[in-house]
Amino acid sequence: MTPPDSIDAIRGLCAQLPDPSADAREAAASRQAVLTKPLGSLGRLEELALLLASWQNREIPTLENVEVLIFAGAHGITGRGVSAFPDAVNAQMVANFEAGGAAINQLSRIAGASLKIFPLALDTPTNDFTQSEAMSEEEFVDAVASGFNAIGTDADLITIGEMGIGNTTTAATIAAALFGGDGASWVGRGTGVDDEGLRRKAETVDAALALHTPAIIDAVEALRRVGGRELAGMFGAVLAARLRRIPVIIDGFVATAAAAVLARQTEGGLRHAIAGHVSAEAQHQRLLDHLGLSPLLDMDMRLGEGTGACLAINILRSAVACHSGMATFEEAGVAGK
Ligand SMILES: Cc1cc2ncn([C@H]3O[C@H](COP(=O)(O)O)[C@@H](O)[C@H]3O)c2cc1C
Ligand SMILES: O=C(O)c1cccnc1
Repeated sequence: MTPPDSIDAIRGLCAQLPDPSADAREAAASRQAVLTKPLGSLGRLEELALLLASWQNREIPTLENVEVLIFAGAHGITGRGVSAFPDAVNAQMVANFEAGGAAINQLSRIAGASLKIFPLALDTPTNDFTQSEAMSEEEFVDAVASGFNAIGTDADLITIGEMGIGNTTTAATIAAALFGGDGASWVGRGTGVDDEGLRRKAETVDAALALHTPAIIDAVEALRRVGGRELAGMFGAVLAARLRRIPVIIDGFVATAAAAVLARQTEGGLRHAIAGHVSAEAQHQRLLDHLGLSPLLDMDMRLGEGTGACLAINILRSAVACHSGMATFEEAGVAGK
């Protein structure tokens, strides 16, 4: 799919999102109704099977090409003391992903998914968005395009995740811009800042809102002004997936803030998305509540990298295994109601 080449092209794509297949959903629901279990007894596994079927447009969905996408970016706001770790960790962790040593390497292998890493201009941090726009239009469009280019031709499910020191502050700023509330109400401890660090995070969010709010004409503009490249990349992937009717699993606070842009830009924009988990990052549950998303897992994880989303792939595989592998009452000779 050709990536958008301007911010208005991005807006145009957001305005023409396809719907899932009602016929495929219906066929999958009919199948669920005759499998050897009381209807509804597999709870959310049944709903997940229907969601995958409706987006993949087939009665029996497949998970043969699951892609775990990680976008990495560097943030100008780190100069304000908002993270417990230095910027150098970004490139070091990208090297670690490539060497197979990170948490996401282990989890994606167990989930039977292919891991793809997209470092986005790690040597050129975005501008400090308390002083100016985080990204020029060109930089922003490039980052969104990286999300379009990230998804392989055969992908049947993707997960989104990120690496970017300072990005829990960026995510809190986007959340405040999209849903209201001040900095203190949205920030959390991220990699583990102390009380002083938490105050600096809240001040950073508030300074950004004071500077940009009048010019934030829509959610896409919020992402350009107070976002970061890896968030724009995740947003691009979520948008491209929707346009191609590929379901998406969202990760933690940072990934959810990026995905939220599509929901705020276009009503129903995240109908193809599943919240993989609720992160221990302070305001993630609140963000999910705003989006009407109910997380599959609550494992007290707060890493990012797509780890919570990746763990949830195993649940989707379980949903598909039951949906495709179970016998019907007739096939098994089991008496019905
Ligand atoms: C070694 C290491 C690995 C990580 N993997 C993900 N993150 C996570 O922590 C960062 C956000 O937290 P903050 O806003 O406090 O900087 C992001 O890079 C995120 O992906 C990591 C952080 C560290 C230090
Ligand atoms: O929930 C997240 O996305 C998160 C939490 C802490 C650090 N990095 C990411």
